[in-house]
Amino acid sequence: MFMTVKEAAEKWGISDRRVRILCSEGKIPGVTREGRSWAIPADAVKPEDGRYKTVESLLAMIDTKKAELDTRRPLTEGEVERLTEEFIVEYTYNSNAMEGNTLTLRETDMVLRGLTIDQKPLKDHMEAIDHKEAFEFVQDLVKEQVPLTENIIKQIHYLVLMDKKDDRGVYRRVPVRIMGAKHEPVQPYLIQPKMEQLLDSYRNSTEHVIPRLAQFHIEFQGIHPFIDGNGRTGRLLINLELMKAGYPPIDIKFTDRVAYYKAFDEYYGKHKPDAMGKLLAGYVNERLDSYLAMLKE
Ligand SMILES: Nc1ncnc2c1ncn2[C@@H]1O[C@H](COP(=O)(O)OP(=O)(O)OP(=O)(O)O)[C@@H](O)[C@H]1O
Repeated sequence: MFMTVKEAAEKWGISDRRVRILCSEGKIPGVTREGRSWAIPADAVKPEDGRYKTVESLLAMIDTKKAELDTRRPLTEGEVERLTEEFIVEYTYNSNAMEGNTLTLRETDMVLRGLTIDQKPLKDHMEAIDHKEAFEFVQDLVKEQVPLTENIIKQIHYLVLMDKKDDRGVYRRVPVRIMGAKHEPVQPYLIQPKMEQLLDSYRNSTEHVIPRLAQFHIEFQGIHPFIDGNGRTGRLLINLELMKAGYPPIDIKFTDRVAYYKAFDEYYGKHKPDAMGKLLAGYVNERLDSYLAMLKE
């Protein structure tokens, strides 16, 4: 007898996300992966607390899994296409939902197939289509191993905000605030120098790409270079760099948004950079697990 992630979460009084992490970190004996979900033995005991991994040990685990995956048979073109299509739908749904888009996962799928949802705003349709196109552009950049520059960031932003003619691909000229955040983005005249500085330190860092990206993402959002679309663009940049380094792209879930926002506050409020690194590493770890499960010898 098995229970689902949702059932285990209810039984143990923890979040679905926490259960998924415990599964993927091998903390629940007897757990097996079934397609996209986990089958947890019905009699499994809630793992002890205090087992939060350090970023370093998570990264070591990720790199072992990545190396293992590299030895498995490559996916066929058709398989890659199918998985990518599924990923784009979920990723577009989650990243846009986080910014107030009202399309559901199913509606996002329909819109990306060219259908119109009667009761939903045109803007929400456009945002879904724009996001898909921006991700496809990112995939092309990965193939060419294009280095991350201000110009590339602006090109990605241009596609994200395709339907907002005047604001796409240009830095903002007015101050902005991030709703609910303590941190105030930099003044417009500082955007350019801060972006240059950020890209320089990102390029010159010798740290593992995941914590390096966590730092980049936090600082990019802190600069908030665009009038709109910073969140979506920033999350596309994470995927550009992850894929260029040979990792699967990640999909920060709408349901995990509280943990995601908290990671910014941990950094800006308490100067703790680890939360975002752990969050990103957790997602990469999960994605590697699902690939490994798919490609069982
Ligand atoms: N406390 C915080 N400090 C810094 N950045 C944050 C904080 N909380 C959230 N963010 C980032 O800011 C983004 C939201 O910013 P904002 O509401 O200005 O959206 P936006 O610029 O319109 O872009 P998009 O619509 O794609 O997010 C979040 O997606 C997140 O990446």
